[in-house]
Amino acid sequence: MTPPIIAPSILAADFANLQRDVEMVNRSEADWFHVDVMDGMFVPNISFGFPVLEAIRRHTTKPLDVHLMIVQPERYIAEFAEKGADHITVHYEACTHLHRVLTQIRQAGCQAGVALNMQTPVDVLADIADAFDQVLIMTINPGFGGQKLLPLSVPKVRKLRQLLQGAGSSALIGVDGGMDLSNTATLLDAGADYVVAGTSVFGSDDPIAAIHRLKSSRQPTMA
Ligand SMILES: O=C(CO)[C@@H](O)[C@H](O)COP(=O)(O)O
Ligand SMILES: [Fe+2]
Repeated sequence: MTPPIIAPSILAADFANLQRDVEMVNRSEADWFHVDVMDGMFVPNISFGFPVLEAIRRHTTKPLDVHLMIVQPERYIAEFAEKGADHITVHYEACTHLHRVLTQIRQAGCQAGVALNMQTPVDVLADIADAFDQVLIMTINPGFGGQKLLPLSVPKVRKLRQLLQGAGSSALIGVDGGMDLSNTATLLDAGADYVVAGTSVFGSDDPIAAIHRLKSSRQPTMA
């Protein structure tokens, strides 16, 4: 049974103690570091940009999984790659020419990811299934941490898994928003490969143990 990929989201960290929190993630079983960039246009919130990304890069030993919640992300792909992103995920809803943007991400030397908001059907990816390395299913409406997972996400992940299998794609499926121990096994069972978790990790009294529990949460399948 392959354990899931766990990507703690820095959005829920204590920014006054960023180095401490980054080093905690380094010591944990987390696989990636999820970095949410918000522009106040695509989503109704502003988070942070290049200086914070560079600061995390200086201290982390984990790949940086950058989630761009910004309009026209093609303007900034090269710079995010240069500043240390390993994976760059853009929103389907923010890209007029999604295929071109995904190609741009790969050409910049990064894994190319596409995120889908709740209302966007997975079928929009069917014709370009060889153009991305990961798909991020938003399990909340993006813009803020600390929200509750929307249950519609479960059949959506299942449908995406079928679509990718049918297309012969080995792209990873991620889930982002409201992920905690109460729902992770269900989403993994539906077909998710990676789990982004902010509040349930950084809001815990023992974040390293919380990451361990998420990492161990795949339910054994009954024989
Ligand atoms: O992209 C986003 C929010 O838009 C996420 O990555 C959040 O940072 C997840 O936080 P929690 O829901 O786990 O608190
Ligand atoms: Fe995110």
